[in-house]
Amino acid sequence: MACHGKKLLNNPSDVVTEFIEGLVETYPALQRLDGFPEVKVVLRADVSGATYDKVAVISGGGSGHEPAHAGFVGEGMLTAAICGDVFASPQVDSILAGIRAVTGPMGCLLIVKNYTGDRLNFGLAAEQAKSEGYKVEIVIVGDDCALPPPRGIAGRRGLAGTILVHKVAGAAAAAGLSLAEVAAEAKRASEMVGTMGVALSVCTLPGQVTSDRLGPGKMELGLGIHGEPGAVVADLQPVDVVVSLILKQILSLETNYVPITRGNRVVLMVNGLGATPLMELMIATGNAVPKLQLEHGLAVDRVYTGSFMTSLDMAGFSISIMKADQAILHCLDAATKAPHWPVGVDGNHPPAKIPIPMPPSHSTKSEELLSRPLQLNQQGHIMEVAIEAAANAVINLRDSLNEWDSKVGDGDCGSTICRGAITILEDMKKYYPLNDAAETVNEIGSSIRRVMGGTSGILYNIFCKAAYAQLKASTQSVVTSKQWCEALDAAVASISKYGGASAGYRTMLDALIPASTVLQERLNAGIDPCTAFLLSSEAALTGAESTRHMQAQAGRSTYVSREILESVPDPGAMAAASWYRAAALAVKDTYQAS
Ligand SMILES: Nc1ncnc2c1ncn2[C@@H]1O[C@H](COP(=O)(O)OP(=O)(O)O)[C@@H](O)[C@H]1O
Ligand SMILES: O=C(CO)COP(=O)(O)O
Ligand SMILES: [Mg+2]
Ligand SMILES: [Mn+2]
Repeated sequence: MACHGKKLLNNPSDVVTEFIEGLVETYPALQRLDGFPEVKVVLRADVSGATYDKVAVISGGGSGHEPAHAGFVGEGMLTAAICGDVFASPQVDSILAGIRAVTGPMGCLLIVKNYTGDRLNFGLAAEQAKSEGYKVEIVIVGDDCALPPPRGIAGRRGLAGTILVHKVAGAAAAAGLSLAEVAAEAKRASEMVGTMGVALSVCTLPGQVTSDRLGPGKMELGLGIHGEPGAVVADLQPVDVVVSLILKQILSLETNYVPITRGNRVVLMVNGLGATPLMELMIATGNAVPKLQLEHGLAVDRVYTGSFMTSLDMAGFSISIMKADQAILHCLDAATKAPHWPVGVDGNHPPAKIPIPMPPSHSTKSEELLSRPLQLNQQGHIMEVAIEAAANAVINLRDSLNEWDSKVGDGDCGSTICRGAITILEDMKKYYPLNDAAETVNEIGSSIRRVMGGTSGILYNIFCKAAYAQLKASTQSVVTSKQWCEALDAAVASISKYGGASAGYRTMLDALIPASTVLQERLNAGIDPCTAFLLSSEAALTGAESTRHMQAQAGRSTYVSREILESVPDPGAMAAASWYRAAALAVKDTYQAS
């Protein structure tokens, strides 16, 4: 029977902010970036972008993997870490704030774990930063060795090996190398490391129920760091056997994930996932080193044992093996003040305030647009009821979305989308120019961009911006149903363009593409807009339900077995169908009432 996980925290939605408060109290050399509450960036207190004379090394991603990544901020390692919500990549504005805060003329390197949300959010932030004149390079880390080369576009997951890449990049930057050289060192390191884990329990997200997916006496090999299912569930074995299985998989010549062969020199990292005693980690290490030497014929030059990249309170560990050469060892041995790197910790610089000008939380509108209460015309009223219905639909669906996402993803889809919906309702009352449909859609995108991380956040941000660009092209003040249809079509196309998925990939597109297609067909057939909207929402629901029978080719679900996928629909598709359907019903009711 699943029950709420006991956690020592206040409000689950404040865990990241409060974690950072504790971290910067503990390590005065770290500082939280000033800015809006939604910006959760930890940076070196002694660095200010304008004058920083080295390459800034920035990483980040979803929280819940502490000490990664903020615990690795310090001279000789990361310059800043961008913290998303738990298991949700940070949104573009947070990443941009971090880049602006620490990047000087030498530029910055973004080290990104290979997750769709991280790739897209950091990717878009990098493009924006470049447009502002910053030199930016990105290195994506996908060191997972547990799964066969994945289907579709998601690629191998980024796991604890990322920490070793941080250290190599940080040392290269501290040595004064150029951005191109630091990026090359980091990329080379990322291609030389492989990781695989074993779990005895599934992590519990703050405020959520504890999953009982892994029964007593069971272990899961090849898990991810977001509680998503791994490669195989088996009876628990002695750690000696488990370590042999993991080393064999990482060093497999079939998958050939890491260029390591007998006679090579390697570095070993045994990484606790959050709830495994140090004693058990050391036992795993004590088993791994002789196996690497005697069974695999490798020289083990460095060993790091501890909890570096966790998955909240997951019991288990991951093993990372990195091929070592003199350059790699020199970087790993280089001094650092990053508090959670396992050797040479120091750092008591007096904190220096770094006030960073934050972008306004919403585009500064002229007074009349913000004057409240707004006198709504018919279009404004329709916008208001449609947005309200859509937002409340996904808020009410939050727990189901999280439950579905906990089976096929990382359990946060509902929380991520709900966070956006609540913000949209609040912002709408404060300043949405509802009589101007195009600008309202743009403001919805800005609300999402400000508070929603993860894959959903970035994709809905892109969705709104594409719809806005389409709507803004028209000069009429009242948007016609044909223009709405064209805007939806453009928005759907933008998700496909940036996210790389298409129909049948088991994503939100499997709700939105049918909706867009049917809306266009029905309008072209001369059916009235309300009925066309309703019929297209039925197509969205059907499309979302049909995702149960699809093989995932994008996002986290590509790592999950077919039988698990068939047990639930795609959460993103269900969320899209839900808000779309609610909006269609609200518009119909409003027209009927008028
Ligand atoms: N490449 C993609 N294109 C479109 N939608 C995607 C893509 N990858 C994932 N998704 C959608 O995102 C949903 C998961 O959202 P979210 O939980 O925010 O992602 P994550 O936790 O992986 O960042 C999936 O159910 C799917 O509908
Ligand atoms: O925890 C995460 C990896 O940093 C979050 O990644 P997603 O936003 O893609 O779920
Ligand atoms: Mg997530
Ligand atoms: Mn998720």
